[in-house]
Amino acid sequence: MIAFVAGGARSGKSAVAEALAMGHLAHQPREARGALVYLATARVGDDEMAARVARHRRERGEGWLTCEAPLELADALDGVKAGSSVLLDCLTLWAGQWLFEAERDEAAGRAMLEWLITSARRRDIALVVVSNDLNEDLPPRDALVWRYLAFLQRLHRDLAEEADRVIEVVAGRAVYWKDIEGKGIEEKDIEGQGRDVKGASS
Ligand SMILES: Nc1nc2c(ncn2[C@@H]2O[C@H](COP(=O)(O)OP(=O)(O)OP(=O)(O)O)[C@@H](O)[C@H]2O)c(=O)[nH]1
Repeated sequence: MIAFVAGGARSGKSAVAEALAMGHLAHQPREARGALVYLATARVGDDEMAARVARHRRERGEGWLTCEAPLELADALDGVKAGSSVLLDCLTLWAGQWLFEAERDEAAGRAMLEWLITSARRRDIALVVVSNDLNEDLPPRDALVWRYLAFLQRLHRDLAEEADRVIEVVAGRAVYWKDIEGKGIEEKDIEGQGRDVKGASS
């Protein structure tokens, strides 16, 4: 299962994505069940970010393996057991790091995403990808910002095309734009986690 979860900052998209990843794993037969993996792309650069990361770790709770991969997502996925559920959070940061820190190009970035999806499907890994929708009405004047936004939107479209589920989180509500299996988020999957998530089909 490949899912794309988009939404604005603090929209609640992490909680929705966590519920999806956990729910998927819980429904796998015990003998085929891998690990629950949080693949973080953020670099912890300052105290504010460190505090946010600590809060996220607390809220995720036990049961998650955390893997930090600011650039090399393919290598990180290679290290994950077949049958796992992987939450990649988030594509937004990764895209910027890929273009401006690693100085790699758009084609290689799209190839990396395609490889992730193919590899996840081949190894029965559920991949839930989180991203911020940073779209603007008009192209920005700054050429670098424009290059970044165009790349991110291209990745979003590639991902949406391939994904089984495309979800937009608005004010903590999950709105489905695509749901091939027609399952939605099962409320029982998120019970007891203290996170406020409502799944709604559009
Ligand atoms: N390096 C690292 N980053 C983490 C970890 N846990 C979470 N993050 C990062 O935290 C970021 C998400 O946190 P926020 O920025 O607070 O979330 P948000 O997207 O604004 O808000 P929501 O919509 O509520 O998820 C993602 O970029 C993650 O990569 C971790 O354990 N290690």
